[in-house]
Amino acid sequence: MTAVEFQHFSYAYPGSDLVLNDIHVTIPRGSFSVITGPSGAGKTSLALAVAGVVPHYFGGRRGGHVQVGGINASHSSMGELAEQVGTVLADYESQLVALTVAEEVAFGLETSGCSRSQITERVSQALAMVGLAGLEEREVAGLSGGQKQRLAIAAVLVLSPDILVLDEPASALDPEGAAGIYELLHELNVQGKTVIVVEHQLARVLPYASQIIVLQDGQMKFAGDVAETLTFMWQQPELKQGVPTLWSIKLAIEEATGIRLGTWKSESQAAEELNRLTCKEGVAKSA
Ligand SMILES: Nc1ncnc2c1ncn2[C@@H]1O[C@H](COP(=O)(O)OP(=O)(O)OP(=O)(O)O)[C@@H](O)[C@H]1O
Repeated sequence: MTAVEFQHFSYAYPGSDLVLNDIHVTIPRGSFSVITGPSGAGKTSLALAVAGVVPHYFGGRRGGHVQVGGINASHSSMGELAEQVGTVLADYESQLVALTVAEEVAFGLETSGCSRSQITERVSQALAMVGLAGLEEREVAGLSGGQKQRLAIAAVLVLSPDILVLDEPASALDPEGAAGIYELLHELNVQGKTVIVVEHQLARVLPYASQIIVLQDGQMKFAGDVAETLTFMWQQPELKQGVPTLWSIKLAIEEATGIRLGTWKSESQAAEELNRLTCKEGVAKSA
C-alpha cells in the first residue's frame, strides 16, 4: 500500500530555477521514511510537497504529480490534504499560536463540529500520545524545547492524520531531547502512522528508518533501506560526508577485510559484533 507517490514531480518557486527535478519515488504506507541530502538539495521542498504547501501556498511552477493517500495533491486543497497529512515545520515554534497547552491542541478542532467534551477528550488523548498528559493548563511559553516540539506534534495528531511529515524535528534539541523525539516518532510509526522526516544527521534515525531517500541538487539520487542507501552514499564523494561515523567505520572495515558486518543501528550493536569478532580472532590465534 502506498502513502505517497511522486510521479516525475518537478517544482520551481516563483522566480527560481527548478529546485525539484523529475522526482519519482514511492513512500509505502506504514513506513518510516527519511529524506536526506546536502544543504539546499530540496529536502524541505519535497516534504512540503507532501502537505501541498508546495505549490499551493508558495505558488511557482510544477510538473508531474504527487499522490497522497490515493488523492492527487495537485488537485486538492491544503485543507483536504490536512485530513491525511500532519506537518510539523522545522521552525515548529512558529506553529504554536495559543496561550496554553490545551488551547494549542484544541485549536485545530475548533471548526471541526466536535462538542466541547469531545474536544477535551481528544486533546487529552493527543497529549497522552506525546507524553504531555497533565500539562493541559501550562503556558506554552514556559515549556522546554523538547516539550514544544511534542506539543507541535500533538497539535497535528489531534486531527488523526495517517501521515506525519516533520522537517528536522530534532535540530533545536540536545542529544537526549532528540533521542526522545525519535523514540516518540518510532512509537507513532509502530501504531500505524506513516512517518516522513527530513534529517541530515542520519545517525539519529538508524534504529528506526525503513527507507532513506537521498536528494542532491534537486534530483533524487537513491531510495532504499538503511544498508543499501548508506552503502550508495559512501561510494559517492559528494554524499560520503552524510554517512554516519559508525557506518563509515563499518564500510571501511568491510572494504579492507572483505568481512561482511551486520546492519549496525547503534554503537552498542557495533561494539557487540566487533567484540565477538576479536574474541574469535583471539581464540583462533591462541589455538
Ligand atoms: N521560498 C523560496 N523561494 C525561492 N527559493 C527557495 C524558497 N525556499 C527554498 N528555496 C530554494 O530552494 C532550494 C531547495 O531548498 P530546500 O530548503 O528545499 O533545501 P534543503 O535540502 O531542505 O536545504 P537545507 O538543508 O539547507 O534546509 C534552495 O536553493 C533554496 O534556496
